Amino acid sequence: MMMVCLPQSSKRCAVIGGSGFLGRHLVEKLLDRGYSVSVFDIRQSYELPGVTFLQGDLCDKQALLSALKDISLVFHCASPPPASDDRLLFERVNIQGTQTIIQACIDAGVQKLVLTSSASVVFEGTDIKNGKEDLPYAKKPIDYYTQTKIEQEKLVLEACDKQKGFLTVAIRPHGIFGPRDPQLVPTLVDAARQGKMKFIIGDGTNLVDFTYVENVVHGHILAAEHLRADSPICGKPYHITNDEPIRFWDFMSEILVGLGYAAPRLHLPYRLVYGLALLLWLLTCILRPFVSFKPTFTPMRVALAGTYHYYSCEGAKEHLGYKPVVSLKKGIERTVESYPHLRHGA
Ligand SMILES: NC(=O)c1ccc[n+]([C@@H]2O[C@H](COP(=O)([O-])OP(=O)(O)OC[C@H]3O[C@@H](n4cnc5c(N)ncnc54)[C@H](O)[C@@H]3O)[C@@H](O)[C@H]2O)c1
Ligand SMILES: CC(C)=CCC[C@@H](C)[C@H]1CC[C@H]2C3=C(CC[C@]12C)[C@@]1(C)CC[C@H](O)[C@@H](C(=O)O)[C@@H]1CC3
Repeated sequence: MMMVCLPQSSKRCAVIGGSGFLGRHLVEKLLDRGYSVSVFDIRQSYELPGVTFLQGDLCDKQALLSALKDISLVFHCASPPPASDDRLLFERVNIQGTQTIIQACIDAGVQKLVLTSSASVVFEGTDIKNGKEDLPYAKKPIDYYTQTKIEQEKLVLEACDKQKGFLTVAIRPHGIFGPRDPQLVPTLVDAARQGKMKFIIGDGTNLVDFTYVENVVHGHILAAEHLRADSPICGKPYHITNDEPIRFWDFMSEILVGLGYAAPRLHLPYRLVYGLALLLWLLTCILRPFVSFKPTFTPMRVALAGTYHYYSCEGAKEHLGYKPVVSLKKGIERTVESYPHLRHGA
């Protein structure tokens, strides 16, 4: 894989959200590539030689300032989980927290900030085929998570200032999967165990992107290493995908069958399921003060399961020299092998 060589001083970096799924894979690869890494996260989920952990809330500027001392490069991949559906939490962490990170980076003399955004910032629940980065932000974002990811990306890209020597770029991954993912495979298996994965929503031909975590990490590191004042990537977003769109339901079936569960077979009309999911979501909002109930089929999940949403990564190929390093087939194999505890009957 082609990477740019950097002087040792620029190899000190911080990963905000480094205890999470993507963050930890990023930390491991950065160590392999000779970076010295500090993790700033609200929790510490592992220990690794060569990594300094600082536990704190990214909304706390003083805590951030201590973590960013002598750091030239920051990766920001922290977010509350999309399933939390908590508007105030998303606003506090993704919007106000990101403003705090930008300010702390500038005050601490950080030179580069790489944000993990999401391709969903342009998704409104209708088909996107080979979407490029020039698609407009969703006018009606499908949930609070997406709404705040849009604001977060705008803040980071607008903060790019070549004169001040503070450079920013955003990576927009889509459907990250791989070992230790707490979201996609566990939710899928949970639904299968409850007998909820018998149905295909829609006709099942919709193509989508699922991106193996190591490819997402590769895109982040390339972005960091190409981020210079004379580079066209300053202040820009880039899609990072596996470049192999797959039918949503084929991907789900491969994971399910790989783990010993039956693949979904029966078809349900998309509009019917979306309407039911919307109704259920409204009900949970109304009943929230009395009962806490988390439906498996949220409007966002149903929209993702029943529409096309795949993106072009030509921009990343041209400006970052990006090319996926792990194929979809290999990524699925590695993912299935990594979840022995979620196998049918385990
Ligand atoms: N998983 C996906 O499919 C996917 C796709 C596109 C974009 N993303 C983005 O990638 C990033 C990483 O996602 P992930 O799947 O690794 O999630 P994750 O939940 O595994 O990791 C997020 C990390 O952020 C930390 N965090 C949350 N609130 C914090 C706070 N207030 N202060 C400090 N740390 C805090 C969490 O403790 C966690 O370790 C997120 O920005 C997410 O929006 C994820
Ligand atoms: C239909 C159903 C309940 C399937 C189970 C799997 C889903 C839990 C899973 C399928 C697509 C996933 C996905 C995300 C979360 C988990 C899924 C809905 C994201 C919404 C997570 C946040 C990211 O920013 C989104 C992105 O743009 O990449 C993800 C899109 C895919």
